[in-house]
Amino acid sequence: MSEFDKRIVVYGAGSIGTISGAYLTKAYGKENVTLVDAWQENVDTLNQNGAHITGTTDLTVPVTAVTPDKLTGQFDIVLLHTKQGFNSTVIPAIKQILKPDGTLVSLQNGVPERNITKIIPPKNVIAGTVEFGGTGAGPGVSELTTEYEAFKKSAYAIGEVDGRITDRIQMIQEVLSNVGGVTVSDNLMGTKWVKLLVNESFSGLSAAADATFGEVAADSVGIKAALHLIDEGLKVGHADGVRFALMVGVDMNQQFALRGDDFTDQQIQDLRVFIKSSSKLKASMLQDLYHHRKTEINEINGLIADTGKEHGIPTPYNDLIIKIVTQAQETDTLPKFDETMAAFKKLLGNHPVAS
Ligand SMILES: CC(C)(CO)C(=O)C(=O)O
Repeated sequence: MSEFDKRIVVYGAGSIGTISGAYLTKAYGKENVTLVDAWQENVDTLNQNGAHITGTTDLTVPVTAVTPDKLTGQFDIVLLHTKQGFNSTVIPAIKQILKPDGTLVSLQNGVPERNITKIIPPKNVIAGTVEFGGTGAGPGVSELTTEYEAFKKSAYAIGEVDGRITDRIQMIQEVLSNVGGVTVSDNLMGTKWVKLLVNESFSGLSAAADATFGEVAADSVGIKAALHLIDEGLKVGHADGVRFALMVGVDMNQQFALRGDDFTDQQIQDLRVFIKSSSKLKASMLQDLYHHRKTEINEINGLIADTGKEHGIPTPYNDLIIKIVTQAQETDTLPKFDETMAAFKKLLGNHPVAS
């Protein structure tokens, strides 16, 4: 353990960062790994009680945590786990603490890499996706909501921005393997976009209906709406030149694109199987609504709707998610499952085909 000579920062110790930070600290020691979070009570509790992971596992690891203003020194690896909405302050702050040959691993939802590399040189940036879920359970505690076996098999997908398989990407793969399974992608944009499909469908519906992914999938309207959302994302992505990567071995286009007038029963069944290991997940956008925080609706469903507009592709299902979540955010209320499903049922009736 002590031979490890890299200093790691986990920037953002929310529901996901706490899990990453706990496992990395367990592997490399608290002298090599620092968790950074703006919430003072969270930082204090992490330092006093350690990072406590509940849910599909049970683990407590003593960790080092600081607020961003207390982070000093230079680091080799920074895992970016904060929300895109904070990038205008977070990315310049990371630039100050990243070694000249250090690596920022951007793990945010959406596709923020173009803007990040305007501030941090592209040679210092790799990117990826988080494929597990966590729900914040108070300061210092995060509930792992993905089934443990699925998490150990597939926790992150990472890649160089230009898709090369380098020594560096293999080194980061080895580091992150201490948390869970890591896929190396030679098609990073395809990887970010395939995660976006999950976010704009299940995370969008989870936030818009105050529900877990499993509750959305079990509902006959919810699962159909999810298929339409995925189909819109596929159409928009294809028009934008995206080559979608596989997600946990699944070709989303082959399995879930709309062919003909309506989705088949097989597609409904396949989507339920695909999302099963994530049944307990609550979207981070929903957790944002619980905690009166701004959601990533513009960076997730908004990205699909805006890119759709650029290419003249209608996105009525994404538009409805945006409407419901934005309204909840603006009025500081929680959407109601039945009302959301009724609104989607109407849309399914009016526009059974996403066109
Ligand atoms: C799908 C999930 C839960 C995975 O971390 C996510 O990215 C989100 O809702 O923000």
